[in-house]
Amino acid sequence: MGGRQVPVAEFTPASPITPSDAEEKSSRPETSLPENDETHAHPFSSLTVVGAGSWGTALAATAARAGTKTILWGRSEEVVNEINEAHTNSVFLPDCELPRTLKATSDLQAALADADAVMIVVPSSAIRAVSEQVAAHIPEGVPIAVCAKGIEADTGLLMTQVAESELANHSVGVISGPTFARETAIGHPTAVVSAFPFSYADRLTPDESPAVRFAMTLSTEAFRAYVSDDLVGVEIGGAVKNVVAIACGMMQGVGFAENTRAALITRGIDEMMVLAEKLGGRRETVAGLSGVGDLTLTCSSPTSRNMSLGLQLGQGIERKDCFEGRHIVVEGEANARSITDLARRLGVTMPICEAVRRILYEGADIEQTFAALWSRPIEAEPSAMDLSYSHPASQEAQEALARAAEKMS
Ligand SMILES: NC(=O)c1ccc[n+]([C@@H]2O[C@H](COP(=O)([O-])OP(=O)(O)OC[C@H]3O[C@@H](n4cnc5c(N)ncnc54)[C@H](O)[C@@H]3O)[C@@H](O)[C@H]2O)c1
Ligand SMILES: O=P(O)(O)OC[C@H](O)CO
Repeated sequence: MGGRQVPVAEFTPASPITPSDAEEKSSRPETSLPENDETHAHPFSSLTVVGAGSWGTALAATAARAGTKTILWGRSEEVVNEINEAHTNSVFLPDCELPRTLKATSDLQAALADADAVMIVVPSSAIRAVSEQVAAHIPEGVPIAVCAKGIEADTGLLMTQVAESELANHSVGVISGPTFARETAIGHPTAVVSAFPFSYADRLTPDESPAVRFAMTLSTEAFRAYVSDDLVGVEIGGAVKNVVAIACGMMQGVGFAENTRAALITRGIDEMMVLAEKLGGRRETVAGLSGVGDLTLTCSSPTSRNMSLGLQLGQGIERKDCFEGRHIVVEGEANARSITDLARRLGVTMPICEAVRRILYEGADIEQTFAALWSRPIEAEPSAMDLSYSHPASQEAQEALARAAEKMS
């Protein structure tokens, strides 16, 4: 995989693995650098993952496998005991064996006491409340990676902005990408992007950059993190892809297939790019793992809870009966509203997200809504382009008209 080069993989673990950890020994890539070389970045020596659901557990397992001392905090005593005693989390990650070095606790204060870095991995609707709880116990200056995908209802804030507002004086970033928790937990090769506010100019001395240090902390032969400073681009991709995945599921549910999905994915990318750019993010970030990558994953498989919800609704299953009545986190559901609220406020047009919102919240018919989506006025692609002056044919026509007008005068 290509891209900007920062010395992420050029690393030898700073803290040696103890003999008792031998079975869990680090699978981080080998390096040619000497140990503890002060001129190069180091992974965090201890990591606390807040949230023992499917993604929090998968990330904690990854860090533990990478040789990082990792503590997983969960609010359920039952889940915590099972992780410590049976090394499984059957509620959120059935049939996955977790590293024996991974320790769990339901005591947030104890979990955070020695944290060198923290990852918050709860649903987007809980990020503010959980950040507030973390703020009461976290040691000063410890960097925080938020791993939820969404936009806050009412405020329209990104998840890192929500966390930052509760956790002043901490560097807050995001880790996101195309990552089904189960595949990550069982060690399928997976790639993400770790974004914190830093300049690429720092890449020669990245010791200070949490983006690089988190990437190192999680790095194994099966888990690779790229780094970025574009939090907006990364977060908008992660939030919007869930809504587009619901749309893809709905269309498949009512009986359409691959053409329709490809069109929704591609136009979904356009919606992400326009919104990200409006908020100061970069289009090329959206073209990366957290945007196009995650959108492709989520829209292609019923493993996705978002796609699966759309699929069931498209098949005519009542919302209350989807997932056999179980409560499953489907981020795109609440976010269809928060994203379109934000887009409307910013004057950004997001037709697919608007269509999903109408179906979910206004009782609109799926087939009629998508037929209306397809019948919208002709537009340029990409949508940021203004047909009237940038289309070469219309430009030629305008020039010819101008010449004719000149001759007549
Ligand atoms: N599961 C995945 O494959 C995956 C992958 C990447 C990103 N994510 C993102 O990670 C975030 C979390 O999703 P998940 O899949 O882990 O969900 P999940 O339902 O599997 O787990 C959610 C966890 O958060 C806890 N939680 C919920 N509300 C809480 C609160 N108020 N206080 C404390 N704990 C609370 C739950 O107890 C549970 O442990 C979402 O934003 C999701 O989009 C998920
Ligand atoms: O199951 P979903 O739809 O919440 O998707 C999980 C992850 O976000 C995929 O990257």
